[in-house]
Amino acid sequence: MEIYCTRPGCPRPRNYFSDLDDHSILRTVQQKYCTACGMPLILVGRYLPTKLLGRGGFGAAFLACDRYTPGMRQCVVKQFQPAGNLSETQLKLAQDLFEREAIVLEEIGTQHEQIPDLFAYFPIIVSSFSQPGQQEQFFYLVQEYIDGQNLEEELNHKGQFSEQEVLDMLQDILKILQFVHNKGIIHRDIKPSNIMRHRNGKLYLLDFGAVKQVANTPPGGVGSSTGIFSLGFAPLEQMSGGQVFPSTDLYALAVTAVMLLTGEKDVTKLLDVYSNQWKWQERVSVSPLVANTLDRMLLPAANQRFQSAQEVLDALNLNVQPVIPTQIKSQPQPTPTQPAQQIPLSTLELLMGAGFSGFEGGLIAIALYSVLRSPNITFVACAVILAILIFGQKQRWIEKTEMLVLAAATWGVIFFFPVLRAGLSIKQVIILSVAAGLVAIAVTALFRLIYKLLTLFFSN
Ligand SMILES: Nc1ncnc2c1ncn2[C@@H]1O[C@H](COP(=O)(O)OP(=O)(O)OP(=O)(O)O)[C@@H](O)[C@H]1O
Repeated sequence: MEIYCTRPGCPRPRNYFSDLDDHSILRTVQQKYCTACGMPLILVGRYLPTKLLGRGGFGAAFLACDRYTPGMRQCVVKQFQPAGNLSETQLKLAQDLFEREAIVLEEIGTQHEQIPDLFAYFPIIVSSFSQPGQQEQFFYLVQEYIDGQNLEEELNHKGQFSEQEVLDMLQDILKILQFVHNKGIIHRDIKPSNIMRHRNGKLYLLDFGAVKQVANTPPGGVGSSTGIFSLGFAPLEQMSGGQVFPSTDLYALAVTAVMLLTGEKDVTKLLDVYSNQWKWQERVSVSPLVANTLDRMLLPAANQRFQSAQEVLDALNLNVQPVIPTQIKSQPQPTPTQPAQQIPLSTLELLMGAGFSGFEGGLIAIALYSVLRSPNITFVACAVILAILIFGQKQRWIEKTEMLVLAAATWGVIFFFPVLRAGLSIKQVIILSVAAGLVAIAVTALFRLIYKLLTLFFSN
């Protein structure tokens, strides 16, 4: 098993321990230490980081497993890693914001099923690597892992979203915001990379590290900005360090929507700084209702925008039952009224799938022909099996591991039963099946290219 060292600047963070592949040892081992820097790897004796997910504003996020759960539950371990050049005050503010994410997730994560749960928040003190004899303190936050793709990644993979896809996204996120704002919390960092689509299709709102909790104020109250924002997504009142409102989040959500609709990765290009007006409608055309609603969410003056998420839902006719704040979180499941949206296959996954289907199809065709001896029946049977395999890939029932297992199993059967080789030698079977795989890759690549060119042509 590979464990990732969380010490910032560790020269060799990837550690491999073959004994930990055995789950009984994994559950009972006392501790493991990084072979390069001596950092304890099993955090508070429980969480084992396995992979670096990314580095954000204040730290790094790791995929980890919790060895004290029966199924070794996956979770996300975030470590506070402020930049080295911060002043005392800035460092204190950064640490407060990191802690705030833990406080907010503890408060609302269990109450809303589209906000990750907080599992743990703890500091650890270890010997310093760079200054022998000294000690260092690190802060960690462990939260629910949302297995999927964020909307920025999805945009990169599949290109711009349709109007209906954006409306579905708005309906989900507005409902979450309505709940969050009713708790007196302003998220302040709504953007595509902070909205995650679980593999089951459900959207989650992430990264509550920049939230402003408005203590002792009524729902929909205001808070002051602390200068944490993402350029392009933050309205004027937030950038100037003034008060933030629910409509501050609605502005950022509208920028998110126009980014997805237009496919423009740098949203600042859609804002005409001279007139302070968004020019997104020159890039894409949508229904007047959606266009007018987004434009009102994007108004520069906070008091001219919609004042609550519910107002936007009403304007878009996306009326929903009010969210019951004490709603107990259930396991993520697709809602019955709204079919789960699968994460589309990336080009690489598509080509890999095509290679597998071609290779597997070649082997199956040879085996079936050996038994059926009829080209027509073989063709039909092979087409049915291939259709099932392709459907399985589209549904993500068949992924990398399943492809390898299936291909190896089919190959094994043909290898051990010469009667299934239709009189061909092993070498000929290999050449034919690999050739079928390559042809499938080439044809798929060609169609993908034509599809991309057509989408580009019609979107302009
Ligand atoms: N609960 C989660 N489940 C799955 N992936 C997550 C989760 N939280 C964060 N990530 C992923 O981990 C990576 C780093 O996240 P992090 O919140 O630390 O920074 P960021 O959102 O990329 O940047 P910033 O803090 O500047 O907005 C991102 O790719 C994010 O999508």
